[in-house]
Amino acid sequence: MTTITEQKSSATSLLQSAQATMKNATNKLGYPDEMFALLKEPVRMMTVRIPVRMDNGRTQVFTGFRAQHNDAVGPTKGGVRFHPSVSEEEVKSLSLWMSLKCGINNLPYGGGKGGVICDPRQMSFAELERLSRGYVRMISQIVGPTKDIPAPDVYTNSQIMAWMMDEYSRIKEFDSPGFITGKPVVLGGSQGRETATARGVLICIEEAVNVLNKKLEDARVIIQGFGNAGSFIAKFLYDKGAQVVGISDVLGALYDPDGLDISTLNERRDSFGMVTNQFKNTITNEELMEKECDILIPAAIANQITERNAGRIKAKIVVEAANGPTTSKATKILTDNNILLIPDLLASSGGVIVSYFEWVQNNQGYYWSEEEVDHKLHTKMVHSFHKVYETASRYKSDMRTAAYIAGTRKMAEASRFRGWI
Ligand SMILES: NC(=O)C1=CN([C@@H]2O[C@H](COP(=O)(O)OP(=O)(O)OC[C@H]3O[C@@H](n4cnc5c(N)ncnc54)[C@H](O)[C@@H]3O)[C@@H](O)[C@H]2O)C=CC1
Ligand SMILES: O=C(O)CCC(=O)C(=O)O
Repeated sequence: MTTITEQKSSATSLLQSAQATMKNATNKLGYPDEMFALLKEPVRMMTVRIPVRMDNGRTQVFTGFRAQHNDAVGPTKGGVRFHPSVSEEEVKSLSLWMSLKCGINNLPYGGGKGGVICDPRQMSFAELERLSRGYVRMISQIVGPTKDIPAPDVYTNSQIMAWMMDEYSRIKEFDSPGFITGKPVVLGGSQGRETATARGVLICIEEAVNVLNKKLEDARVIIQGFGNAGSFIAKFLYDKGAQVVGISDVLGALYDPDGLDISTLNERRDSFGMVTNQFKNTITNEELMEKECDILIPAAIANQITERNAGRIKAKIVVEAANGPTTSKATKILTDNNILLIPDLLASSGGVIVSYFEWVQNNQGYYWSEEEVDHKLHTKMVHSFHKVYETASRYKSDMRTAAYIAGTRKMAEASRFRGWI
């Protein structure tokens, strides 16, 4: 169990290492120091205090954040996280990464991100609804369909998006489906958004396996995290014939070198991505990361591959479905060990791509089939994979720096044309 001080210092180091990589990218692109000064922090950061009437009649005051990293390209976009370890520094880093994800995928957005310090697993449905609505009331001045568009992230889901959309629509007194994405389909959500992050990860894996001349059907895979991202990644890989030998959640991990039965695990997981509590023969998350496999997919939280365990990772490909799971020192160790690292900015961008499609459909009031959405996602992700892969070879950099280079260019140019730099 990590302490609050440890969580704060790891969030600070997350931001510092994001800034160091951003500095490297702006230098390689030949931008002046002023560009880095603009891009190293969000242009806007709001901290809110949210009073929530709890079921016992008492009021609990929660702290939340919304960061808007850069709005030169267009409105900002990014998820809202409900988690005990949320911090201002973490939200700042996540918003910077959202700008880069939007840049890599050529979406007409800058990056935003939000979070509330809370533990939704300890809250009732009614308390969660009041917290979701309270958060929207507090940030309503700075968000909106043409300003900043939230979406789901860790421990938030389509029901929470529905409450948030309803609250925003009541405040503004008009129906505003384009205020938020990741909504239920009946409220203007997009077909394919629920599975989009996992589909994006799958597409990256298929491209990576191709460039390495390997076969997906022969691959043994370990996935850390069994929530929205992890559970669908497991399903898609299992359906493609890969052997999923390990999965985990916050409490522990399951490992079987002969392969796990993913359909059964998916039937038994709860809405918080918890399943290992139903088994006796569990191992720890730390042990799981070092087990034999070909592809390792961190799909939970940040700072899971560090200088402490990177040298013992057995996988040949590491695919970051989570945001920030690998530290900079660990990135260097993996790259030096000839492990292909597909960075979060690329691998986890399927979610925001389909969120963009959802917003487009809301704006035009005309909705696409799941096949159309998946096809459009596939086209974009394949293009982005090769963009980052080729940038790495052109700049002789690791894949993470390449993703920063590919993601920075559009917002830097937009900031320049606006006369900010
Ligand atoms: N949902 C989405 O559309 C997107 C999610 N992501 C990233 O993917 C990651 C997972 O997100 P979701 O699947 O949406 O979240 P989720 O809330 O659906 O699932 C989270 C999973 O991580 C596990 N977990 C939580 N704390 C953990 C810890 N300390 N150690 C190990 N496991 C832990 C939970 O038990 C659960 O299985 C996050 O880093 C998120 O930012 C990135 C892009 C889009
Ligand atoms: O779907 C979105 O708009 C944002 C998803 C997100 O928060 C992320 O990619 O980290």
